[in-house]
Amino acid sequence: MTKLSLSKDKINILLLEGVHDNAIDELARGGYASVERLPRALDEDELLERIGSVHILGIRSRTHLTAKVFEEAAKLITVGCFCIGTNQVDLKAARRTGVPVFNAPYSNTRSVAELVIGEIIMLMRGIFEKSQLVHGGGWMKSAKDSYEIRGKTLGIVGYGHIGTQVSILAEAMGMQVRFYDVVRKLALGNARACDSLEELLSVSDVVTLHVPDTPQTRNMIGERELAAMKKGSHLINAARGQVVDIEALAAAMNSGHVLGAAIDVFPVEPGSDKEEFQSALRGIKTAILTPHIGGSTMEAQANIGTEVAQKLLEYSDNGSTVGAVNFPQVALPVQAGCTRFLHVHENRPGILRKVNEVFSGRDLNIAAQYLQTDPELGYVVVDVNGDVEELEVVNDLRAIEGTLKARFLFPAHQ
Ligand SMILES: NC(=O)C1=CN([C@@H]2O[C@H](COP(=O)(O)OP(=O)(O)OC[C@H]3O[C@@H](n4cnc5c(N)ncnc54)[C@H](O)[C@@H]3O)[C@@H](O)[C@H]2O)C=CC1
Ligand SMILES: O=C(O)C(=O)COP(=O)(O)O
Repeated sequence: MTKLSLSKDKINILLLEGVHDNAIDELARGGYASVERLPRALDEDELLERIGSVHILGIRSRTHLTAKVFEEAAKLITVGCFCIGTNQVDLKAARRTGVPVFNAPYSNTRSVAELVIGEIIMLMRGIFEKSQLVHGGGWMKSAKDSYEIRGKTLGIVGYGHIGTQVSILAEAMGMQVRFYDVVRKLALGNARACDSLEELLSVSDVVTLHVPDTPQTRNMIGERELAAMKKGSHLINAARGQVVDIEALAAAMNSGHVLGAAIDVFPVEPGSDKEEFQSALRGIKTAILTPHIGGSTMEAQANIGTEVAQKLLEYSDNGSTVGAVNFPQVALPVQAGCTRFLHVHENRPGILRKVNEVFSGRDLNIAAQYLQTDPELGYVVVDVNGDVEELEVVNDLRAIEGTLKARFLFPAHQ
């Protein structure tokens, strides 16, 4: 079995936000038993208190990992986001401290797409308002503002994994699909690209957002864009809360220009189920508000638990960074019979030479070497045959200026 430079029972794993049982099972299968799981997110102060002793951290969308947290994370090897989005992590700070971050880029795609399809129908029939009324003993048997979705136009902003799934499902139900993306994308089915966001907004009966949270998408839908939407149309946001200016949306709904909205993500979301949710959209009858559950299905959470745990194991046991969102990608074979040294460094001239000198100076036979760099970061993996003073070598590697992280793995079979 692969041994780490640290025995596996000393590797402390902290999983937050109710990560699925599958993750625990997968980690246990990999020999990792020191796993603590909490049902909620931790705030920065709580993280700062705990992070110093954590080797592997698992989070979902609610835990914010700031530069300050990474600075205090002396033992942190890797982070797993058990979700798609990684905007809650300061990825640059993670790189600076030599920490690769993994996520699950597809496991909840279908869950979000299905929710959006359901919401399109609910919005176009005004179901939410009618249902609330009936719950209160009322009755509103009316066809006013109720439409079939067949033949209507769906505008998809962000034609990525989720946007394209929504596109296919919507077309299967007879909708016309238009999409807008900053990257040129292959149109699926009969979907057609729009040249601008404005064009998409002006032709759509329902607009659905599937972009990531980036500086360019912050408040991408504000007063001007809402005014550019067709009167009586609907907006769906199951992407990220910062993409929509909520105050502007509330105003556009109160004026009747935007008839309905289904919003799953908010600029400020409660840190736990016990905190009160505050929003200008509360009380607007045609707004379907959900607590960031687009990806919260049993299937998605189970798949994510397995997928991300496997990526964390691959990195911890083997050094493989395939799938990391902030790191050079290195796919590694099992290091049969060799001691493996892993060295993350700033990408500047001379470092590789110094790394090699650590080995050549000791007459060690290098069995294999893997290197991948990007403009700022280098990741080199060195497999060494024979007897090695691992601690001495790794200390020498750590002493090289520009080193961000160095560790070693004992031979896989000894
Ligand atoms: N509500 C929930 O529970 C969930 C929310 N999400 C969120 O959904 C979003 C989309 O996820 P995926 O489809 O997997 O991502 P993706 O990366 O596959 O697709 C995003 C698309 O947006 C495009 N894009 C980026 N910036 C843009 C801009 N300024 N204007 C137009 N298009 C732009 C990209 O080119 C890409 O095609 C992410 O923010 C993710 O965090 C994902 C899963 C669950
Ligand atoms: O996958 C994502 O990006 C999501 O937004 C889902 O986040 P969650 O795991 O439900 O906190």
